[in-house]
Amino acid sequence: MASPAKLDKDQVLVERKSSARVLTLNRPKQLNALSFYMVSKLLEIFHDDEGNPDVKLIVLKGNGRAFCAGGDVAAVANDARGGDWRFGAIFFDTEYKMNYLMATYSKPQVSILNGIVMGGGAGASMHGRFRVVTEKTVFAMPETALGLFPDVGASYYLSRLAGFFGEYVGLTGARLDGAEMLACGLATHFVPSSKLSSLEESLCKVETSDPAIVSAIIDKYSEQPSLKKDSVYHRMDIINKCFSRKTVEDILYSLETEAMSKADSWISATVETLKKASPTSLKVFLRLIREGRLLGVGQCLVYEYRIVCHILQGHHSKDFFEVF
Ligand SMILES: CC(C)(COP(=O)(O)OP(=O)(O)OC[C@H]1O[C@@H](n2cnc3c(N)ncnc32)[C@H](O)[C@@H]1OP(=O)(O)O)[C@@H](O)C(=O)NCCC(=O)NCCSC(=O)/C=C/c1ccc(O)cc1
Repeated sequence: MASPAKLDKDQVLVERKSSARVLTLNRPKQLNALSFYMVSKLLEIFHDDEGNPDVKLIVLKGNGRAFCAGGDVAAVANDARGGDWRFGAIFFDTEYKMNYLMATYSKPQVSILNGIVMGGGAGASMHGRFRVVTEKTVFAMPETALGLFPDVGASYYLSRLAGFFGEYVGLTGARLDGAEMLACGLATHFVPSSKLSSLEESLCKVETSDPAIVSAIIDKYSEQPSLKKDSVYHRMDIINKCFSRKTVEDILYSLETEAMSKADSWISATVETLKKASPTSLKVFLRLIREGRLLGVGQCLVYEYRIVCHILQGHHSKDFFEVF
């Protein structure tokens, strides 16, 4: 039988293919949910490869039907029930450092998002230079339903989306597909999943860190997907109208006013989702994304870290402890 250390080691598969570092998140049964070992290992590898002139780019992907379904919520439940809040704080400290390193990295990171990308999985990919989606990609930041808030730098990268789409995505936890991610800028390329192995082969032949050259390679496999007829992207006017309001109460009031003037199941479902979420989480994230617009990624992560430590200690709300 494999020793526990060996099992941990297998959670991130590390390969060198010519000048490319290829990293595979490898907990497929848990949808590659991030353990403390995984965030520590990713931080260590990214750190080491930054100074390694033989590594020109990093490819990050997931084994199985997910890229990554977020932080390991099973482990969180153990910590939350009677554990020491500092274990959670150490997890987030390491994870946010990894997010920061990815956001400021000197070499291109190509994330292959061929499946579920949620919470911490978004943090491990959105800060990198290239985010490749497919027809199988499902993206969401589901934290407001869990008594947390969209973190891992979401107050930075969601606040950079056009209009108030970031507010919509972060507050409601709405799921986006690959075409929607490309349309709003969360993804840089759409590549059909059938072409991913050829794409990876080409990326592994790259001898440079020049993003223009890497981009041109991915372009060769890319397609322009069509948005579905019922895509939320066609609702940008109402999203901007309602989610630009100053407070969570105003956003809800504005959606409810819209619902009164037209029968639209999307509006009522959105209202219901917001009402089921943690009110504290909604307010925290709205404030964060509004302030995040004017901050750098490092400052956003520092704010998020301070807030998550309060949540772990149950200072302002116990919603997180009710869910886990
Ligand atoms: C919509 C999903 C992604 C897929 O649904 P599905 O296709 O019906 O698949 P399953 O739900 O059956 O999931 C397959 C298996 O993967 C497991 N899994 C699926 N996500 C996970 C997962 N994040 N973790 C740990 N097992 C999982 C899930 O429990 C299940 O295990 P098992 O019942 O043993 O087969 C669904 O799994 C889902 O909602 N997952 C949770 C997504 C989520 O909330 N992510 C966490 C965001 S919050 C966050 O990152 C914070 C972390 C945190 C960290 C440290 C702290 O101290 C405090 C907080």
